[in-house]
Amino acid sequence: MTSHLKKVELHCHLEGAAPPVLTEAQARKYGVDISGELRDGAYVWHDFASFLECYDKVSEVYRTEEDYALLTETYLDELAGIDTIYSELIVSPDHGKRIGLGADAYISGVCEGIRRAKAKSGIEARLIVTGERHFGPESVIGAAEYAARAGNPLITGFNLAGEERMGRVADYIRAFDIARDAGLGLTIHAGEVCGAFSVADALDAVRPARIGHGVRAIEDLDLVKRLADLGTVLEVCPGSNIALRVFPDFTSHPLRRLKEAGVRVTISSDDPPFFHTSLEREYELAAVVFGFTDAEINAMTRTAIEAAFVDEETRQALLARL
Ligand SMILES: Nc1ncnc2[nH]cnc12
Ligand SMILES: [Zn+2]
Repeated sequence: MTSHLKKVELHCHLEGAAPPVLTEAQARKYGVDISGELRDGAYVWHDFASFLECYDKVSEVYRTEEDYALLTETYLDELAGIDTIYSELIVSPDHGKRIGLGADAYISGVCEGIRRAKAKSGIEARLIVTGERHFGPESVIGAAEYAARAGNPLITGFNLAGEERMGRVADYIRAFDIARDAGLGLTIHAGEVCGAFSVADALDAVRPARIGHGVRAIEDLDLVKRLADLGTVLEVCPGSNIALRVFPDFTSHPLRRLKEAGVRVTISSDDPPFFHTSLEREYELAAVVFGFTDAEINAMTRTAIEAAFVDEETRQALLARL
């Protein structure tokens, strides 16, 4: 059991954490038929591309500032309920724009949700603005510019998510330069549906502090050594990787091999209900399936706090709570 352990999550997409029961209520509220995407209480997709389509369709029933406040509060309450002390949420102001809510109102709703959840449980949360690869470099630059000029103390990082097989990381360098110059923490999805080359590309082009997933680096042991030497933190999401068949089963998942090779690894849930998982289950998997001890799991949680995109005062306070 890991219920007694403090937890931290660095990699979770806000719309990807939408509980099916809440999405059903939202769809009814707006009179939207999402029976193609949500059936018998479960999201419906069959591969990475259809997962992204399902994700975007589900996101369409979250439309107002209050919808986003409720979604954020609901997920952070769930995390706080399993003794999570810190959460970074991946958010997409571009999505707020696309649905007509506007980026500012979208972010304002999310921040209200953070405020409500923190008032109840004390959970700390920060936001990572993400561009979506499949909307092209210009849209990702727009997301970086939004994050850079937001002047919002809760927005502390920039990410690139979406269809990893579209383009090369080099196409998105400008966006990461804008984010870096604004002092935002940099992380990027790589080494998930693309192989080790995508992790090497990310290191070469972006020099990120962290990588979302990165697990297919295991295909190139020189790259694994490079990650270990650089101290780049991998936001590993085992349940997501198995659900998307990045690896056939947990036995073949490289989390332990990466950790034992000296790579700094952390545990997250990515899009929990889409992948029939939760942060609670990811911590349980670490203990029961990967066989990590409490000390090893706490070390991964400590790594997550050390790599968190937060101010030093907050970091020290979180370390003291661990
Ligand atoms: N696992 C994932 N990979 C890339 N983009 C995503 N958007 C939401 N989840 C994602
Ligand atoms: Zn992700």
